[in-house]
Amino acid sequence: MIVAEHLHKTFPGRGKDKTRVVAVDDVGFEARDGEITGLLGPNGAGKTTTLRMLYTLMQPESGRVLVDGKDVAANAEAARRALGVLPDARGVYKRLTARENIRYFGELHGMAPALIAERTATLAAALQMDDFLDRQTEGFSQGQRTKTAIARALVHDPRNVILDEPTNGLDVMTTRGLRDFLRRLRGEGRCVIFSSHIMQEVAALCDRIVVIAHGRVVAQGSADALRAQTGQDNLEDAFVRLIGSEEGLHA
Ligand SMILES: Nc1ncnc2c1ncn2[C@@H]1O[C@H](COP(=O)(O)OP(=O)(O)OP(=O)(O)O)[C@@H](O)[C@H]1O
Repeated sequence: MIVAEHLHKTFPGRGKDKTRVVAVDDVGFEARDGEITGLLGPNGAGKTTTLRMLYTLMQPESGRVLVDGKDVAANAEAARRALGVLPDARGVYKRLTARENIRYFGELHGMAPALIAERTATLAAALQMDDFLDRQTEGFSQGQRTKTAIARALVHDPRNVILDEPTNGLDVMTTRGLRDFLRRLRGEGRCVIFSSHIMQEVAALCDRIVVIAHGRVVAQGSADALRAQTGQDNLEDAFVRLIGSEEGLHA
């Protein structure tokens, strides 16, 4: 389970305008075990910055993050062990095969070779990676790179899974496969959180939706709750109302 409380993060203004950029402004939500939580917002809303604070890459200026009940500021190592992260930059090692990328992360986690091999087989089957598992990743398609990065992130069997725009640039079939995979993680009781700027994506998959615009949470709840809250029958209209624009409606 991941809890974000009152997160706040700014960045220095660059160029002529020295005003600090407020990226995340008092963001709070709960992502529960056995649920998929979606962070939905238009470009620049603060999703990636929020996720980076959840997975300890960035420190909030104020607020805190709890992973499985523990404050990550005081327990960063334990939090990282409990998290599997697909960051916005996938960064797979080009000279290694997909299998070697996964193995390398398993070794960094101190896993025994037999366990790494077993987890690799499980993940490769679930993500349908078998036809490229032993190819060097240089030249991989976006989908192949994303799958490799996801498998690598989950090799240590974390209870909590954070994915930054996991379906970005993927074709329809790969996206469908990935959705099934995320549902499977949910079925295993894991806490799954992912970001997206595509409303349909989040609506199709998420038990709980956290809508972010201009660094703030403008609404959260199930798709039905968001419809009720905005008084709109149609989910698209609900999002337009919440976000204040039509961004996020189209893939
Ligand atoms: N390292 C940084 N330095 C300066 N500004 C930043 C930095 N990182 C993020 N920002 C700014 O913070 C705001 C939120 O950015 P963020 O990347 O979190 O948004 P996002 O919701 O993930 O957007 P997208 O959907 O486009 O990826 C934006 O205005 C962005 O320009």
